Amino acid sequence: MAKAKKTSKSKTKLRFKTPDFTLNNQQKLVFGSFLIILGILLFTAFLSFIFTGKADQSTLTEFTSRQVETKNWLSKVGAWLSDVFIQRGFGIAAFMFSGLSFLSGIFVLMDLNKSKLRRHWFWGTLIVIWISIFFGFFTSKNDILSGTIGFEINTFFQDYIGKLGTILLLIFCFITYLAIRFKFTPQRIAALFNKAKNNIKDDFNEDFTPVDNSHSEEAEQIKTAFNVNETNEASKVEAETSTTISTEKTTSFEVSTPKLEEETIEPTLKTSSKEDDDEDVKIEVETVKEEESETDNLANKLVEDFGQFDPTLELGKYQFPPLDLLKKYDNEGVTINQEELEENKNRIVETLNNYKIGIDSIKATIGPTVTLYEIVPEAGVRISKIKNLEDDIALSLAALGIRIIAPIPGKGTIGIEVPNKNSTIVSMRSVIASQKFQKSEMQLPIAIGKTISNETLVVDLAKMPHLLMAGATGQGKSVGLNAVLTSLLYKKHPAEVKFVLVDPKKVELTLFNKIERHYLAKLPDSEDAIITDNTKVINTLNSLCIEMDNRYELLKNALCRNISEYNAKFKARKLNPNDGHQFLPYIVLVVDEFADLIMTAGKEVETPIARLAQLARAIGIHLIIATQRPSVNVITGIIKANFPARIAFRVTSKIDSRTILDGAGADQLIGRGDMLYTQGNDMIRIQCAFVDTPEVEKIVDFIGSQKAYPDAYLLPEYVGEESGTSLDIDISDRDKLFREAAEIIVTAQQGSASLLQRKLKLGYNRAGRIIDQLEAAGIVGGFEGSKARQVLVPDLLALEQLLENETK
Ligand SMILES: Nc1ncnc2c1ncn2[C@@H]1O[C@H](COP(=O)(O)OP(=O)(O)OP(=O)(O)O)[C@@H](O)[C@H]1O
Repeated sequence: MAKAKKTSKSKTKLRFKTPDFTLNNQQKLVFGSFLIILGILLFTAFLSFIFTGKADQSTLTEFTSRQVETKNWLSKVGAWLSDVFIQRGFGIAAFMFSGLSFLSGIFVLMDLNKSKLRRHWFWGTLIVIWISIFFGFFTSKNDILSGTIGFEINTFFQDYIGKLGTILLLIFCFITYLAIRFKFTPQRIAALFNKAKNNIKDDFNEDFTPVDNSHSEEAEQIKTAFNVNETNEASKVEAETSTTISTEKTTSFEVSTPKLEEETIEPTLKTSSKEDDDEDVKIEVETVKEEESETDNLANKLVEDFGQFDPTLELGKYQFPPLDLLKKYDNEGVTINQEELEENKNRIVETLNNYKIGIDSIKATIGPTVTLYEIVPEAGVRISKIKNLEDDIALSLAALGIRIIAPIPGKGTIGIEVPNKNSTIVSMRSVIASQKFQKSEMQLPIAIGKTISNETLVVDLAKMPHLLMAGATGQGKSVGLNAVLTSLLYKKHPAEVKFVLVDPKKVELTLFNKIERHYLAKLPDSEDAIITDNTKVINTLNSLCIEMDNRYELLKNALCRNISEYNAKFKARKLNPNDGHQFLPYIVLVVDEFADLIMTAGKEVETPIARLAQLARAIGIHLIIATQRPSVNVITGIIKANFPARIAFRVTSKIDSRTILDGAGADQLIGRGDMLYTQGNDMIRIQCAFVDTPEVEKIVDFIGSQKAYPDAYLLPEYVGEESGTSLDIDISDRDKLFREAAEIIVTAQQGSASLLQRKLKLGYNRAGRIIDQLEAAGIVGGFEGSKARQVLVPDLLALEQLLENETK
């Protein structure tokens, strides 16, 4: 597996690197002129070899010695190169390499189309081989015409297919070359032949014979008709062949085909001259391609001059928290208790035997909190029978939290998970220090804990794309949330990720206040970044929805499908910040006690959450929702459908387990961070990494003490319905009870809608409307979240005056 992964990785690297091989202008000048000079040197050496090769032959064995004299115009190196390329290589055809090197230099210098250069090299090399074999055919010994390679290949062919076979093979190769390279077809050859014939005929007629016009016209007509048919067919056949040759050819051919067909009405001569134009059309197409890449070139130039855009530059000296801030525990690491293992094994075998279930083999895997006993039952034993014995096995092992997995997916065995008598702690330090986490190239890596086989599980929040956490109180939810946040703090720069933290309990996430200006996002007008007030949550969620819509607009304009594509493009300076483009950090919304939120705000919270859950994955907003009560009215269908990744800590009932995981199991966990994790299909039992409050405090202190951004990341402003200042409300449009309501409010000096509801026996909507009108009239102040509005008029007298002034 690991191997396979490695190779695929290296493959992608290779594929990734090729297009990235861009030279800056200085490098182009150096490399291009090097190739040109190399071409000239090779040509000189080869040319000289023709005259001096024989004389230098004897010196080649000792040419490294300085005293030896060589006749080659480029001295020893020239003699040696020529010997390698011509004598021992491809013979006279090796001249082609000097030409190719020269041509490559020109291509690099002039920044011409690379694919065209590749084509030249491909065909050039084939021609070199063909020529050397061709000359090899006519020489009886290894000489400079064919070189060793040509001579040897030729002898090889002649040994197997004889002289005739070899020459026929060479002719066949030549025809294939013409057909592929120059799109030769029998029809085209015939057309060319006809053209040549006509030319000769015309010349002859002009020079020697007085022409009978009627005859020649007739002949011309017949010829035209004949050739029209021919060209018609020719173009069709050509179209067919070229599609099977290569895609590049097809593109260029597709452009030229309709022209050929249009021109078929013209006589042959014109048609064939059009065919010659065919090459021009091809060149035009490629020029267009180069023009397309102009924008890329512009971006490349920017990258050359300024380097890739670095979002972390503003906090360039930011240091990630060191590992030492995390605590080391004494009881870390798995200890094997042989006695306990033996005991449990015997009890399992015994219990199963009591129910007449035979066992073939049993294997134990020791995890941090539970040990998995994998059983292979004897043939013919029903799986359901073992599954039904869950309680009996638990009883005989005198242990809580036994979970039976029958069968273990992908293995032909049945698993019985038995909690260890002495569980070990999985420290945050051990998972953060793990190679898996340190080397992970995920977008939002989370080291959540260790599996039953003691492997660190690192998951990508960006792939999940949202996470639902549930579990009864005191089972490790808050620790789990802290583990998630800590993982991200250890791996992501403040420029790359922002958190929106909702904490109705007010105590769990307050610590993170210290990193507000590094990592947190908030509404522009709010003081605290961590949201503890349920009414403010509604505004934040709606603001996130606006942020989502804005980001989608940016992605649409940038022609990107997701945030990573967008950010990559932005880093490569292909997006202009003047058009509103900017580097987009991931936003992780963490909501603790989601049930409480739903209870107090209901639909108003559920709707934006559902929208975000459905749409926000592509633009980098990810939700983590934690709840104590996983009942169906909290985790509704729509939320469940959009949260395929779920973590279940211990819950109290099977029903709760079903609500979270769509299956039993969470009720059989042992608590203290023991959890089940699913990302859609398999369920994995994991011991959550433990991070204590003092550790989190040290981390946030470390980060908080560093240079920060001037402010938290500001989310777009959201003007809620309630806070909508409808200051332009017309006096005549006021509610009939407006005056009465104003008096009540001023008397009570409390600007709340519920007061009006009670006193005037109004519905909420009408009371809310009146409050808006009172605000517009300047009697009460603006919306202040959960607090009542400020009353701006001190007493009834002042109110009287104010209303009178209005009507004047
Ligand atoms: N991964 C863990 N490893 C070891 N002990 C843990 C782990 N997670 C939680 N615990 C223990 O369980 C206690 C309660 O955990 P935590 O505060 O996270 O529970 P909770 O589910 O958030 O409870 P509540 O919903 O009431 O806030 C912790 O103080 C700790 O002692």
